[in-house]
Amino acid sequence: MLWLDLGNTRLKYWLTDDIGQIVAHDAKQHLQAPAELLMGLTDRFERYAPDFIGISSVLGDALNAKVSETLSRLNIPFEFVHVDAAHALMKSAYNDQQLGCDRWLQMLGAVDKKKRQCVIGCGTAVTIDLIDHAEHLGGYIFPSIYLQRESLFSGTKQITISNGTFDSVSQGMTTQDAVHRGILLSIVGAVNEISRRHPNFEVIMTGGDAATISQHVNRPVRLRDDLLLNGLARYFDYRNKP
Ligand SMILES: Nc1ncnc2c1ncn2[C@@H]1O[C@H](COP(=O)(O)OP(=O)(O)OP(=O)(O)O)[C@@H](O)[C@H]1O
Ligand SMILES: CC(C)(CO)[C@@H](O)C(=O)NCCC(=O)O
Ligand SMILES: [K+]
Repeated sequence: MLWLDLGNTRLKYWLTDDIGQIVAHDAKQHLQAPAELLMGLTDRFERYAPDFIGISSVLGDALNAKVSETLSRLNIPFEFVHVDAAHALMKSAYNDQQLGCDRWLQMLGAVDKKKRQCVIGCGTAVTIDLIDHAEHLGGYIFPSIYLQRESLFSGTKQITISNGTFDSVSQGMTTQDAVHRGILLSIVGAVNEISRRHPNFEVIMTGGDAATISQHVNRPVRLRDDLLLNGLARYFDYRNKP
């Protein structure tokens, strides 16, 4: 199988064998040209001869159409995931016309009907979702630490910070520190507040910035990098059952 995750920043793929083991995977910045990037990967994909392609995309209809066009040339059946708020594995109270496919799949990949869970995706946006015994209660969307920094950079005259590390949530004494620490605190503070309101929810984090953020959270955090892939596998596994 070939699994694709078309996010706002990166395209990720995983090739798996018949027992679900990953035989190849990668993540690449697509710079809003995912179809062109895929074109360059087709040789690689053909070598593994997957029998099916399952796709998560948050890129919208126009880019998805271009991706479809590129994938059609491979002569391998492919299918985009559609969010289903009434899925057998997890019910959702969220507007399913709007809920991002990556968010939903991350939850589907984590959901456990015996648990209360808080699933946090740390990618281009940070998403925080609450699930109570396989019922999605809703959530929150924040700009990532990098998007927040870009918005300060572009919206102010005196803040010219465009690089530096996010490594502390103590007060800063320079613009550089105040910006990085303020931004990190905005996410960490929100996570701590949500976990304070929901003390018996297991906190699970995934995505590129999960390690940076989790370090400052005052509760044990389970880091998982396989949630979206696991969600894709669960989704198509259910789809293929009568
Ligand atoms: N200016 C930057 N400098 C360094 N890293 C950055 C910068 N902007 C973004 N990033 C990294 O890019 C990541 C966003 O994509 P990533 O693939 O890690 O997460 P994701 O959940 O897959 O995101 P998406 O699916 O939205 O592409 C951020 O988590 C961050 O680590
Ligand atoms: C929130 C992001 C950007 C996270 O990748 C994505 O899931 C998305 O575009 N969602 C649509 C908005 C929503 O989930 O309500
Ligand atoms: K947008």
